Amino acid sequence: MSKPDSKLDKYAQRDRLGLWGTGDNEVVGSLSGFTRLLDKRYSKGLAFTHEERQQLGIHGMLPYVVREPSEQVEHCRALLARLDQDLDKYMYLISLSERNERLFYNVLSSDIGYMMPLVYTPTVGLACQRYSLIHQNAKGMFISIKDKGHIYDVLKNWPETDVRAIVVTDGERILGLGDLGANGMGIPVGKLSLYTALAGIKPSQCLPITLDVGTNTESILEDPLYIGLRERRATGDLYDEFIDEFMHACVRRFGQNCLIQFEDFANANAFRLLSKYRDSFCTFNDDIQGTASVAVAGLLASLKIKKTQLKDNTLLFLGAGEAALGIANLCLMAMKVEGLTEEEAKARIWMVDSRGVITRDRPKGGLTEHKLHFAQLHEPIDTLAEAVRKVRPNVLIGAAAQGGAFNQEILELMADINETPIIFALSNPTSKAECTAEEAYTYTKGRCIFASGSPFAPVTYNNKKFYPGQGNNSYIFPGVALGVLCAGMLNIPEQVFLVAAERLAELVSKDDLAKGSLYPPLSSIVSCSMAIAERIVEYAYKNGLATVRPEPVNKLAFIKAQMYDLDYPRSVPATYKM
Ligand SMILES: O=C([O-])CC(=O)C(=O)O
Ligand SMILES: [Mg+2]
Repeated sequence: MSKPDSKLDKYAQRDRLGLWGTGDNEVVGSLSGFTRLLDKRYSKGLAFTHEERQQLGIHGMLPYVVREPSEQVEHCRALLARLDQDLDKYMYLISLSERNERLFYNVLSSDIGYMMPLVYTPTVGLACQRYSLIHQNAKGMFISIKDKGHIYDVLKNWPETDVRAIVVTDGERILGLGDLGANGMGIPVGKLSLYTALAGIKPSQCLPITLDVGTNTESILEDPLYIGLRERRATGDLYDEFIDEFMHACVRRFGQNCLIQFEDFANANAFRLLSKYRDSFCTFNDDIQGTASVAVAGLLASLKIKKTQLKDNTLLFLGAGEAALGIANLCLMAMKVEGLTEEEAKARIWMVDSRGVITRDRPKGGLTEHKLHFAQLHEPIDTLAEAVRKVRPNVLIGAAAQGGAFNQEILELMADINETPIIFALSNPTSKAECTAEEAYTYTKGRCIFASGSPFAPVTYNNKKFYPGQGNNSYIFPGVALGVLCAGMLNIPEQVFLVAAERLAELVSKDDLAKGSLYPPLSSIVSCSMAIAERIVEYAYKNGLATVRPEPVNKLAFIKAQMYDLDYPRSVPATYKM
């Protein structure tokens, strides 16, 4: 192991990763004042002081007033409050991010609980459904199947050279909304805005990418406004070669340590590509692994209430796609750590897909390799209600994008079987949630522990107020990304997601649990990301996965030193001050 760097001061540490450097808190002298006024990265809007306006030659381009950054935030919030529709608020915030990036992130961090649903789930789902209508600016790259053979050249067109994190989608399974083709771009943009807002990863180092391989959704193909390639999806070897070229082009352009997060790919591709690339690229699939991690964190936190271990639970999943199988696999791993054998752990994990419970010799078939892994030796069970009656689970997890599937009958059954049933309705956006928070508390007579992928407002039942937690991978992926980047990891073992889950569960307080929440409040999500990143950096150094040398002594301080500064840069060197 290399020698720790106790003597390096924090500025030296910053330079080492280049996560700070030019273009963040320093301003390159050769840029004209006018460019700085108009460039989202340098603009301060009305916060440019009179001295700065003089020095930069932009005096007169702004009204007289000079605003404090906090006043600018208030002004933006007042403007937002005038808008009735969430989609309009989304559009306003996106246009703000195009004008003045720091102000955008200051507005987000001024009230993350209010702002997150506007730039992320659920509004981002609506934005994707209307993306062709609202698209205004190149917030990321569209690489189409027509670019096959030239992807590296296309990537070279991106103006930033130091990209450290890519979120990529092919638009085939956007949230629970299905194949939205190139309209899925809202997702990588939204995810990466959380990289910065929740984990301080610099915006200039984030690149949202949509791989446009066509779409099979008729209404989109017929939409005269559609911004994407008006063709059916490329599949088979053509698709695989395209993805392969993309992966190698990213490494050639941005380096082996550029993180590539897969987002909202359809099931089969998601699993296949993850196993193909996970050992040789710095990559993970958020829908499989990020969602698994946040769900396991919630389960681990719930055990604090029930004073049991994970292995004492029986889990029933509705859905056997990316999220469900991802969670099942991570639970399996966690139960084995608690001492169960693989077979014993599998006996506690049951899954229902569109053809009923996944059993080994199911007459209705439909068993993929991944599903077979969790197939039970049992007579066929056709419906979810029958499965709940026969399996008698104490944890019910919805990840099938079937809005309302946890109906009154199912929820009442769970409450009959269990004193404190655990109900997770993880599908997104809100319309796809398996039940609402209100339904969960009402039909279990206020006895359940509930979490959902999309946010729900607090619910009062029988004079008690419940604050349901948001079991969304946004508690995980920003912190994981920050840890991976700070340690310079070149690939991401599955264990990382268990480490992240355990760390997140540790952060859930007695107070949170008493309020009915299995997650820390959204207002503390940035410190959750940092704590997760710290644990991952420790894990990386312990297991020989870190490439950043020398090893930082104080890892949290090191991580903090890499993070995006929400304060405006000084536009005029102090010596120029008049
Ligand atoms: O985006 C979200 O809110 C969570 C997620 O990854 C999904 O539902 O696909
Ligand atoms: Mg997703």
